[in-house]
Parts: sequence; structure tokens; C-alpha cells
Amino acid sequence: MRPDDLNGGLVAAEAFSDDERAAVYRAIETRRDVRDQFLPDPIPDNVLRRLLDAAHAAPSVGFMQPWNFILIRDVAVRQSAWDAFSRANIEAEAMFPEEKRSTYKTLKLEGIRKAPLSICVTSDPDRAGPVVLGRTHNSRMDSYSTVCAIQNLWLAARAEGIGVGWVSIFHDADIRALLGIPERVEIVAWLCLGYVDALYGEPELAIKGWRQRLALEDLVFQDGWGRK
Ligand SMILES: Cc1cc2c(cc1C)N(C[C@H](O)[C@H](O)[C@H](O)COP(=O)(O)O)c1[nH]c(=O)[nH]c(=O)c1N2
Repeated sequence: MRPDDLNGGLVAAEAFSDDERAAVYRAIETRRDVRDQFLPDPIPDNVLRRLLDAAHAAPSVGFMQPWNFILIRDVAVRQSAWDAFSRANIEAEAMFPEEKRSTYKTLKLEGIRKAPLSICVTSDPDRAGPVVLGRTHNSRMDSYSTVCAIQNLWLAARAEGIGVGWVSIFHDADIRALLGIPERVEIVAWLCLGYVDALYGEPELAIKGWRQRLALEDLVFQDGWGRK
């Protein structure tokens, strides 16, 4: 819409109905990071398109839309990604204090081979030229934009009965080489996607005793850092 159009492009923005609002909060509250509950059923193209449309509707700094979505169904490619995860996960375990290592070892932290689809989400810092509106004073804003796209996809997937798991335990260089991603492009996420018929009611890491949800009251300050 051009700026001289009637209403300047504005459309009505009434609050959602009770049911619509409940659905939005339900998606937010029941979204989970999925590692093991994936069913093998493929995600139909039209459903995948809805998820990608949701991601592509995300806010982005200067409207730069820095994301790309590399769809990976190939079993051999997913196996190589799992190998990269597996090597890194051994290193990861050793980084924790000794008393946490045995618990760490019991955690399932990826679903790369079980989920029928992986999506590697990348962020291209050069998408909108060297000077980007809103990124002028903080160069990380393009990555943050891409994370917004991932969250949109994650929530839309919940509404579709599709689980999503974010995997970040790998050396970038391994995934970069595997998928031919240029050096200048940032790898933001490896996502595992598949239909699910069960989800944990709380974060799996909380249920398995790794870490509990913090009290919101402790995280909200009034008019300055630390002021309750
Ligand atoms: C940036 C980023 C990176 C990762 C994750 C998340 C995010 C936001 N999470 C999932 C994470 O553990 C999970 O979100 C929390 O434990 C909270 O659980 P729910 O997402 O509410 O189920 C995650 N989980 C996992 O098993 N392996 C991983 O490598 C990662 N990496």
C-alpha cells in the first residue's frame, strides 16, 4: 500500500475474541522443545509452507529479513549432522562440573535422525546492504531478527501438532561444510521438525531435574536494574 492511499495502509486492529486469545496463549504455554517424540510422518508441503510463512512474517531490523531456511530431509545429510552433534556433545559433557556430568549424559538433546525434517536457519548480515536502519548501533540485530522468525515458526508448529527441537551443540564449521554455507552467513539454528502425539507438560530439562523455571517476580524490575 502506498503512503497516499486512504488510511495510509492502516487496517482495523481490534483485540482478539476470547477463543482466539486463548489459542494464542495455549500455543505459547504448551510449546515445547522436542527431542524424542517425533513421529515419522512427513510434513505435507502446504503445512510446511504455513510454517515458513509464519517465520517469514517475523519482525526484522530495518525489515532486512536476513533469514534463509535450508530444508534437509536427506538421511545421509542428517546422519552427518548427527555425527557433528555427537562429537560436540562429548566435548560439551566435559565442560560441566563433574557432579553434573552423569545427569548431562542421560539427557537427550537432539532429534536429528528421528525427526523427518530438519531446517537449518541462517542469517545473512549482507541482506540489506552495509547500513541497515536500526542496526546502525548494534550489529547483532540481524541475528535477533532471525531468532524472531524461529519463534514464529515454533509457535505455528505447535498449533499444527508439529514438534520443533532446536539443536545448537555442534561446531559451526561442521554444519557450514556439510551444507555449503558461506563464511559470511551466520548459522542460527538447526531445527528438527515432525508431528508429535505427546509433549512434556513442562520443559523436559525441568522434569529431568537439570534446571527449574525461575520465578517471574524475581526477573521483573521497576524503573531501573535490580529495583523491586
Ligand atoms: C537458542 C537455543 C538453543 C537451544 C535450545 C533453545 C534455544 C532457545 N534448546 C531448547 C531448550 O533446552 C529449551 O527451550 C528449554 O529447556 C525450555 O524448554 P521448552 O522449550 O519450554 O520445552 C536446546 N535443546 C536441546 O536439547 N539441545 C540444544 O542444543 C538446544 N539448544
